[in-house]
Order: sequence, then structure tokens, then C-alpha cells
Amino acid sequence: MYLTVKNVTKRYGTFTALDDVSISIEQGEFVCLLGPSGCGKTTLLRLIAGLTDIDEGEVLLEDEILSDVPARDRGFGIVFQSYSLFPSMTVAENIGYGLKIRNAPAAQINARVAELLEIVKLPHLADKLPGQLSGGQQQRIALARAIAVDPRVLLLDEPLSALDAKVRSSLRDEIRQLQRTLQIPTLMVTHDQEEALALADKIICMNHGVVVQAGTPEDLYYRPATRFVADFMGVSNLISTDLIRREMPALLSQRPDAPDAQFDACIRPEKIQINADPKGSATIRSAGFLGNLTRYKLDSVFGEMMVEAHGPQRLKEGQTVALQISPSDCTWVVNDGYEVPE
Ligand SMILES: Nc1ncnc2c1ncn2[C@@H]1O[C@H](COP(=O)(O)OP(=O)(O)OP(=O)(O)O)[C@@H](O)[C@H]1O
Repeated sequence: MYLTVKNVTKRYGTFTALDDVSISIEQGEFVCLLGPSGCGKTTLLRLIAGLTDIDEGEVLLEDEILSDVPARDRGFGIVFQSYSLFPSMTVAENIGYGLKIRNAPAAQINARVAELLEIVKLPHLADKLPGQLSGGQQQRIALARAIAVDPRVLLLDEPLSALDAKVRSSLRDEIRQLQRTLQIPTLMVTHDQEEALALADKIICMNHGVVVQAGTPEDLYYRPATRFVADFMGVSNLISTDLIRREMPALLSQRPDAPDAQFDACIRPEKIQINADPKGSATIRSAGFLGNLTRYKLDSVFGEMMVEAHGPQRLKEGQTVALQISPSDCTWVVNDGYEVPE
């Protein structure tokens, strides 16, 4: 383990923002902290950065306990959501700032700034002020400034969320490429599951101040542990054991041996096949063509279901269809009482 957060609890008055949270980041790993608004992601990032005090537990970098190390001495690079560049400094001065306060010689600073401007593909902007740059350009410069001092860990707090969709996805790919090249252990906060799936080696999914599940993007998508994770990580059909037992008992073959109320089935929309069949158990309520696939909403013996099929719309609204689901495409998730929002 490179960076470790051990049993950390953080309270604001009587409110517990983080409850006994433990996470780790390996050398070179890209980790995403993912969860809904208010679940404690930013608080956790700020604790690691040293910007917020810890009530219980500790943060370690290798074997060094960081609790008493001030933020500026931790050697971490940080990029925030809002462009936090110094407005009266040029781009080059912003990038070189960290080296300058460490009293690096001017020639070394200039060389490093030029190198970083090439890395973030903005060499022509060296003499501009932040106010003259687009949002995407400002975040690139913020990133360059954060990595200028060879940080031991890179902390990113929703760095893409203020950008429009196109810029966001291109900068997302660049951040990933940069991180792969430089191998800086990185922790990024996001509430966007697609961003986490695309970027992370490991996703740490949080809710209400606790870590609900940590694993690879594939783990979280295909093997969610709870109803909450299943719903948060994309569209899923969540069906009670009771209903499966009544309507399609063959699906129970891989279910853990536990009381009915403890586990529900999670079936991803792309895992369900539908075929026109007048004797089928479901009806197409609506269909939406999304370019590469068609998303159907069905009324079925399992209630409302979402099904996705490659290509254009083949089935009409109102048509009766048979559902084909394989037991291996049924993931059994802990029923944590989470209700999917309407
Ligand atoms: N300084 C503070 N004083 C009191 N409560 C706080 C403070 N900072 C955060 N909180 C509360 O702690 C909880 C977690 O906040 P945090 O900012 O970590 O959530 P988050 O998951 O990052 O959410 P978001 O995505 O909206 O930023 C929230 O309920 C928030 O209201």
C-alpha cells in the first residue's frame, strides 16, 4: 500500500460525515471516489490533503503518519473543481509557482514550465492570464501546476464537472493518459459513474459517509454488492427473490443460500433478450433509439423493466414479448433497503 486511510471518522458537530472509513491507493494507481452528493467524498479528499482535521483514525503515506504534517509539506498536487489559478499571474508563472517557492533556479523553472506546457498541449498560452483562457484550458493549466513539483500523490476534486460534455470527455482521456505515463498515484472525486468507469483502476463507492464497495470498474458494474451500488453504477433491473421464485425460478440456481429478503436479483438491461411472442410475459411500453442501441421500457411480470438491444428499434410499442435471461446474468445483491428513485 502506498497511501492508506485507516479507520477515519470525521464529524461536523453531531453529524458524522465519515464513519470509520478505510481506503488505500497503490503505487501508480488511479482511484476514483464515487458517490452521490453529500456522501463525504470531498471531506475524505480534504483529510488526505491535510486541509481538514481528522477526529479519529489516520492517513499514512507508506509508513509515515501524516496527521501532523501540514498540507504544504505533504508533497501532494491538488486540482479543484473551480479553476483555482492565480488570476494575476501568467500561465507560465502559475505552473512555475510551486518550484519558485521552493527556490528552484530560474533556468530550471523555465525548462520545467516549457515541458509541462508541451505535456498539456498548450505551449502557445505561456504568457496569457487565466482570465483569457477557456474552462478546459484553465483545468489543463491547473493540472500542469499540480504535477510541476512531482507530487507524491495527485488529488483531483471533480476537476471536470464544470466543463461542457465534449471538453470533459477529451480532458478525461488526457488525464488518464498523463497519469498512465507519469504513474503518479491519483485519487479523483467524482459523482459521475461513467467518468469513474472510464478512468479508474479502482473505484471506491461511498454513500452516507461509509465505503459501500471498492473494486475494479468491472467488479462494481458486473458484481455490485448492494442495491445501492447496482443502481448507482448504471441502469439495473432490481427484482426481489420472492418475485423471481414465483415467475422464473430457474434464475435462482446461482443465488446465495440465504433468506429471501436478504438478496435481490440485479439484471443489467443489456443482459436481457426480448423476442416477439404473443404468449410472452412482457409488453413493450416505450422504446428509445440511442444511436448504437435501442432502450426498451417494458411492463412485465417483474414490474417495469429496462432492456437494451444493439441496433435500431425492432419491436413496436404495445408488442408482447418473451424475456430470455440466463441465471449467470443475474447478480445477487444485498437488499440494503435502497429504493430506486422514480
Ligand atoms: N464544514 C462543514 N460543516 C458542516 N458540515 C459539513 C462541512 N463540510 C461538509 N459538511 C457536510 O458533510 C457531508 C459530506 O460533505 P462532502 O462535501 O464531503 O460531500 P461530497 O460527497 O463531496 O458531496 P458533493 O459531491 O456535493 O461535493 C455533507 O452532508 C455536508 O453538508
